[in-house]
Amino acid sequence: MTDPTSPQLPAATILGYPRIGPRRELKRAVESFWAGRSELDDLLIAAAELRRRQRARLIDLGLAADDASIPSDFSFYDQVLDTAVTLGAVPPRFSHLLDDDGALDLPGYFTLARGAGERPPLEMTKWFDTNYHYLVPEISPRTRFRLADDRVQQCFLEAAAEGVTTRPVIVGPVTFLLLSKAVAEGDPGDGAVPATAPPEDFTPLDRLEDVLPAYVELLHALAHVGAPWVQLDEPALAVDWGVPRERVLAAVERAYTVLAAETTRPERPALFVPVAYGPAEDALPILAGAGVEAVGIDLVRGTVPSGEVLSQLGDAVVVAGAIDGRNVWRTDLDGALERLQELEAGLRPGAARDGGLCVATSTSLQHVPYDVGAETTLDPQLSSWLAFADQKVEEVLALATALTQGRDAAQEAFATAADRRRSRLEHPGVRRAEVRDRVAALTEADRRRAPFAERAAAQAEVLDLPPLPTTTIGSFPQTVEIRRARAAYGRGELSAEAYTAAMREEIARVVRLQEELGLDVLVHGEPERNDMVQYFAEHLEGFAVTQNGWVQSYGTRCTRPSILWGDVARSAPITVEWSRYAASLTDKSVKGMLTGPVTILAWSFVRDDQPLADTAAQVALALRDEVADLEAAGIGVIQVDEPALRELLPLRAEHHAAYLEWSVGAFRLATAVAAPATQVHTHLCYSEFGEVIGAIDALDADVTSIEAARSRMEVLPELQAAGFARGVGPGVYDIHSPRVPSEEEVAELVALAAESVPPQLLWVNPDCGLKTRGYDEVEPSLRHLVAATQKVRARLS
Ligand SMILES: CN1c2c(nc(N)[nH]c2=O)NC[C@@H]1CNc1ccc(C(=O)N[C@@H](CCC(=O)N[C@@H](CCC(=O)N[C@@H](CCC(=O)O)C(=O)O)C(=O)O)C(=O)O)cc1
Ligand SMILES: N[C@@H](CCS)C(=O)O
Ligand SMILES: [Zn+2]
Repeated sequence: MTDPTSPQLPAATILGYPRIGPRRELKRAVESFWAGRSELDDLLIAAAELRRRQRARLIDLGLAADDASIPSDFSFYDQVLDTAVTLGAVPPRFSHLLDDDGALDLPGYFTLARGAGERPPLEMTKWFDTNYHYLVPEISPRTRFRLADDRVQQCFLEAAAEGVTTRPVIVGPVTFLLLSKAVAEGDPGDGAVPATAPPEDFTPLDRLEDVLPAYVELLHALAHVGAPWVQLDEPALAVDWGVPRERVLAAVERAYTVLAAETTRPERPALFVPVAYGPAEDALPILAGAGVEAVGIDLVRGTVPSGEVLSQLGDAVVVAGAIDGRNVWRTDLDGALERLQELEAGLRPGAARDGGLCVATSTSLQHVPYDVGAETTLDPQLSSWLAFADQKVEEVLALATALTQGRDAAQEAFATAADRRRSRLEHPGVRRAEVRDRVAALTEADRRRAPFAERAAAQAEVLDLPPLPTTTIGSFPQTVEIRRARAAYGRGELSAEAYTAAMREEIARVVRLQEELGLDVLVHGEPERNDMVQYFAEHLEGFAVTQNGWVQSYGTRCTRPSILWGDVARSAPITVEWSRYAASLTDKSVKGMLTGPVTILAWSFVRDDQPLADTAAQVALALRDEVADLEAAGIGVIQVDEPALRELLPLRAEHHAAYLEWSVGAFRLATAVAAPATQVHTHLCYSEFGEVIGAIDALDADVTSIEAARSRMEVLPELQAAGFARGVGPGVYDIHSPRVPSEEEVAELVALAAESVPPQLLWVNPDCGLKTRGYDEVEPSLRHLVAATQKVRARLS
């Protein structure tokens, strides 16, 4: 039995819910505030309204209003930033934004995310193996932690005033520190990122003892406002870090002993600690032993924990993440119920009925769109296979009903699930013989190009490039006019001819601008692409795209992940005409621009009925045809972007080798059709690449452009150490910030790069595409980039 003094967790809950608004209301409200088109109060009112509607929707769907089953997990930008701000972990360069109590207002909060003037924002990086990005807290040996913000309590009170008892959610202490970056002690208020490195043996986890009192303060404050439960997310426990596992587990034990055992109820809420994004069996008994009231496990990425582990969980409630928070397929409810029953048997009979076992999503639902019902243009059969956030809430409830009252009590939901599953399996587009035969006939030779030296010589002859060639990563600013034209085209208000003409005009403008700037390898600017993955999905068979299926990628930026539901094939060339047109306007080389197979998979919702490796090979073959067609159209430089290569790297090291083999193999399959004289580029960004350096080399691209500006070329010595000896273009212009880098700054970065990369292999380019920037930033930045390169070239010659 569970501890009778604990409040019961409900039989069904979710770990989190999307927050951008079903029609991206939060994005619009925040961006309007940033642009000065609305006041802070307007933004606060819009956000409160969104939270109110979210609670009402979840209650409508069947979650209870009074038992903490509804998470209170709103964020204006990012949940890790929220945690840092709550704990007072604001880097010294932003301390001028703090008020006398050490609190940050909302404009100050946004400044940490976006930077201001010479003060760069917090770094942004991937949230586990998802397409969500969080802001990396900076922790120094001196960071002062305390409860510095009351937004968590305020959100609870806001709901309580409406009669809804929510469950506040915050990142737990061990994950918070593991996700943070070690920095040197900064001089408060000096405006600079600490130039010196942190002490060599310092890691943020060293600060555990210091951060715990701030969490204790938060727990007390939550108890004070009447919160019965709090959710402390500890997803980092599912990941291998550079820290020995014993150290991580010792930190878990210490943290939760302080929070659970030494801080007793009712001075704190009951603690629910989910470990999402993968299994972490070794952490569960430690959490339970420390006295947390509930632990959450990921039953989708993980399996039912062993009997030995379950027997060590004592009185802790087990919250089973049985519904996938990361894909959009209806759940096999019978399969999920079986796993839950196995789990219950391992715990004790009746555990679900007496509150010892609850059903939940495997992760927050922030990674999926709101509602399949909002899609009006999807094929109805495909729609019937899908579950977005709202449908997943219903699935959680159906499983909880079946588990506590028997399957018959949820008979209709189970019958529908089985029926939709059958319809999916039987659809002719799901397995196409011609696609499968082509994959089956592949050999290693299809993935191999001529040796690099031979290719480099052939390319030098045809391309005639100066030393340190300058280029950009592909996209130019997606202006309001471009997006409007596409929206009008989508609504049928602009004809296909007029739309094409508008995009061609934009391409011509971008080509002229690049010529005027003096760039060496030009791009067409990608105006015709709504998104670098969705665009390809719209042109490939086996994919569907949504109208309203927005998912937050970072801050106010969203994507509509495509749905890869069947076997993939290309029925016609996709990019060739745009590239051919751009090339016709200039004597310089124009890079063809494709998104690679791994990135297309990573940023889509992929089918779950076959290994990713098989799906990747199908996408790679479709791209291979596109590479061949670009080459045949006279495009001599082709870039295949793989920014998500690192993202899909499994969280556990034991699965790395298999992943890297198929992912690298897919890229090579897509590109190895190119003749030696065709220069293949790839581009990587948004990640730390240390763990995949070997794979970057194995991609065998002739030129690799890679994000490097913010980290000041950190990746180059790693590449050098790994023996990487092909072209490399480290980013010298941080496109994530509105700042225009000066010519001197860029020259300094180019010179820094030249210390690690031989000049004949070095390219100069921005960190990533320019689509999120405006021309007022891009033009001067590129002008500085070209001028700086010319200076460094002169020095080198
Ligand atoms: C490189 N990145 C990408 C990731 N994932 C992707 N799938 N794509 C990526 O590019 N992951 C890692 C990073 C994440 N970075 C970003 C960067 C930028 C964005 C972004 O800008 N998203 C846009 C939406 C882009 C888009 O789909 N645009 C469409 C629709 C535009 C639109 O909103 N239209 C309006 C009407 C327009 C009008 O009338 O003015 C509407 O529908 O209401 C298009 O261009 O057609 C964003 O707005 O957030 C995302 C990830
Ligand atoms: N070619 C793309 C890559 C982004 S990662 C762009 O320039 O936007
Ligand atoms: Zn990029």
